[in-house]
Amino acid sequence: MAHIPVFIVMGPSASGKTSIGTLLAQKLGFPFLDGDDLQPKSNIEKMSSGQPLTDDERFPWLQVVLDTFTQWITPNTTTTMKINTDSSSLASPKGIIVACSALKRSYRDFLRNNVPPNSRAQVWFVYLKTSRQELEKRVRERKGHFMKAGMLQSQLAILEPPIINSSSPNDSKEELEERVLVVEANKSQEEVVQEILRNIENLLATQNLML
Ligand SMILES: Nc1ncnc2c1ncn2[C@@H]1O[C@H](COP(=O)(O)OP(=O)(O)O)[C@@H](O)[C@H]1O
Ligand SMILES: O=C(O)[C@H](O)[C@@H](O)[C@H](O)[C@H](O)COP(=O)(O)O
Repeated sequence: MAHIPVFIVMGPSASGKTSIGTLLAQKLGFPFLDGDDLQPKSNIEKMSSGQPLTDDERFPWLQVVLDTFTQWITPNTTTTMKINTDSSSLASPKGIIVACSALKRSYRDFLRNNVPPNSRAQVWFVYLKTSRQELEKRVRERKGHFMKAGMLQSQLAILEPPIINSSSPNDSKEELEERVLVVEANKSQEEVVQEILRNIENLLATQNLML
């Protein structure tokens, strides 16, 4: 049976997860789930006060993100979560776009490896590779967001960029991550989206995905 792709657009604060994820969802006609909309109030308050979250605060949130996109795909289940998406686009989606920072490998493994066996969802990550200088510029210019510029430092400190190619013969194979697209994101939003769409077309040629 063909898989239904869940493309998780990932990266640190201001890498463009929400903007690029929204555009990508529009182009593909997929529903869009913004992970930040599922953060508990306590997490938002903590980040708003300038403190990074701990793993203990992130994993329950990641579980809710996972449960939500799984419910969107698995027939005969309904989500009770209030999500800012057009409910009509949730009828038998051919794919889902999710925005979720997924900064550490362990967070990505959690999302990748805990999809229930009866679900057709197949998780892919789209890493928005953005320079520190560009991220700093964007957070400085972004107004009215709970995530203030000072939080970027902590996000970059814990970021474990996905490794998809072995650059040294000593790299252990276990370190390589499956199902990751890496996109240079220091470009205009339209260029970034076009690059992702080209990558997805290439995937279709090689993977058993239903689009
Ligand atoms: N490719 C881009 N080029 C320039 N500005 C961008 C780009 N992508 C996003 N932005 C801007 O950067 C800011 C952060 O984008 P956002 O989508 O909110 O990122 P994230 O969801 O990762 O925090 C926003 O003001 C957005 O308009
Ligand atoms: O794991 C985390 O620390 C959070 O997910 C964190 O990444 C946050 O939710 C967003 O980064 C803030 O919002 P933006 O990504 O939209 O800046």
